[in-house]
Amino acid sequence: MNTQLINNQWHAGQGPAFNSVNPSNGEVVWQGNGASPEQVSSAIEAARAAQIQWADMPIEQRITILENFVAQLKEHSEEFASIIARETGKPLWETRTEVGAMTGKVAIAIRAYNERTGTTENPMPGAKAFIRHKPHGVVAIFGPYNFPGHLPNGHIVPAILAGNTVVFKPSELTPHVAQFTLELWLKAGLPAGVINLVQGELETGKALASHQDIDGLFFTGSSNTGHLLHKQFAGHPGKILALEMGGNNPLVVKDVADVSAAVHDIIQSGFITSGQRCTCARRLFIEKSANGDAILEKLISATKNILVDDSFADDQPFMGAMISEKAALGMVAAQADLVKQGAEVLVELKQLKPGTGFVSPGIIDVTKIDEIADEEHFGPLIKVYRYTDFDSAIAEANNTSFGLSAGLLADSEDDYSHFLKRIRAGIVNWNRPITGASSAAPFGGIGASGNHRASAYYAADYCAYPVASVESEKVNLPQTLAPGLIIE
Ligand SMILES: NC(=O)c1ccc[n+]([C@@H]2O[C@H](COP(=O)([O-])OP(=O)(O)OC[C@H]3O[C@@H](n4cnc5c(N)ncnc54)[C@H](O)[C@@H]3O)[C@@H](O)[C@H]2O)c1
Ligand SMILES: O=CCC[C@H](NC(=O)CCC(=O)O)C(=O)O
Repeated sequence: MNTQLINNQWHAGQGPAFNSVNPSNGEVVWQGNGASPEQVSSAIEAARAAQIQWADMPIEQRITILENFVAQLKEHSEEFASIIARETGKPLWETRTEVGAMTGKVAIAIRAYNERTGTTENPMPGAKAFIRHKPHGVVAIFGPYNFPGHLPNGHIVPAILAGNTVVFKPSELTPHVAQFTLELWLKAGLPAGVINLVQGELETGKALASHQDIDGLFFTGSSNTGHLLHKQFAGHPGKILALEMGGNNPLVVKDVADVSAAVHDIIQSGFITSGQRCTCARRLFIEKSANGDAILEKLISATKNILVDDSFADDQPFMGAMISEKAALGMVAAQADLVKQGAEVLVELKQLKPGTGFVSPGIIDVTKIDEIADEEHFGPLIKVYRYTDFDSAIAEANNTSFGLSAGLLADSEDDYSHFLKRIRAGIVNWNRPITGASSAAPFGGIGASGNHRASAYYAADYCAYPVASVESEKVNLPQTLAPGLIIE
């Protein structure tokens, strides 16, 4: 099977064989061979050869190709949503929204390109001052499995809009989504070499990330991998590295009259995408009060009622399967480990069917654990902390090396202003779920969640570098020369 796109030609991979599996039923949905290191080099060479011509192309022509891609996404939206659902286990309603987010990205990226990195001209005596932006050159883009279409697209679209060319390495768990994405780009009229696709497992990723001839790397994925890449890029200040990583995100609840609304926002925060969103609430702080008890009680009963089922079920579930049986069993093990440390299970997270990624959502009270590891459990498990004092809850919410998303559910605006001042995260919401971030806003975290290169609306910033120019049509001898200068 031809799996690698180099210079707009599909090639069979010359590296090890791998496949992807539908986590709802174990069916193999894609199989092929990964790219060899030589193929990774060829992809980078193709991107290099295409870059100057692509950057020199008038921006209107680049935009036309991006708009053609949007038209392709719209024309093939149902097919694409089904491919994402089959490969990730996410419900079809949700993968339709993923394709919608990809479609919307282009207009937002064009606006961001103009507003954040366009050209500005300022008059000055006898000259003009310009601020312009130039592409970095060839960039490597790495994507995660949880949004295999939308998140790589969030790097690819602004990167090529700015005039970069790309070598894209998708998650090895979602190669079919990547292949289909590139097929749509080809139908959109993408010139050869502008986006190249290298598929494969760890070795392909390493060959690309460590290649000397890339000018930058845009990564969305786990904090562990991001930290490895950060070390690898140490000593290369000339290369741009944008890291979008995970979180151990807190959601604090305090005095909410509408208990059902609070429960809704907690479920949307903790369990959407089977807990496989970087912004998902992992730690839920609930006051030890009658209101806190009422919220927790309703949360427990609503969680037990959450429908978990196949992506294509007629009665669409809220949650589909996790990405793999391995991921599902990892969550079961994480829960068992917390129990060993003294946690109390309020709703048990269980694997629902052997051989699949189906798990039921879980809630576990960890208040009695003194020293709990600061780690991201990337699945549908909410850890509850009961608190008596708002400031201590905020302090504990901040007691993490991560800093991606955080939220407060509370009726009092004063409580929110206090929370907003004290909490440390790149996304801070009030009385809204902490998932579902907008592409029209900056998206990124602090601490172990990123390296201060916010994505989404601010992706334009890491896709180009600024050039300041002072320009005059002729050289002019100033009327007054600097002291000590004599030019006759
Ligand atoms: N902040 C964000 O925007 C964001 C968005 C989505 C997911 N995430 C995070 O991503 C994680 C889930 O995604 P994942 O498991 O696919 O991430 P991952 O880090 O395992 O993989 C991401 C990509 O990096 C590649 N890779 C892995 N190890 C590598 C190495 N040593 N060298 C080079 N490449 C390597 C993978 O093949 C894949 O393409 C979660 O931690 C989640 O929080 C973050
Ligand atoms: O899993 C991580 C991303 C989750 C998602 N965030 C976005 O889609 C950010 C917007 C963008 O990148 O365009 C979420 O918050 O649910």
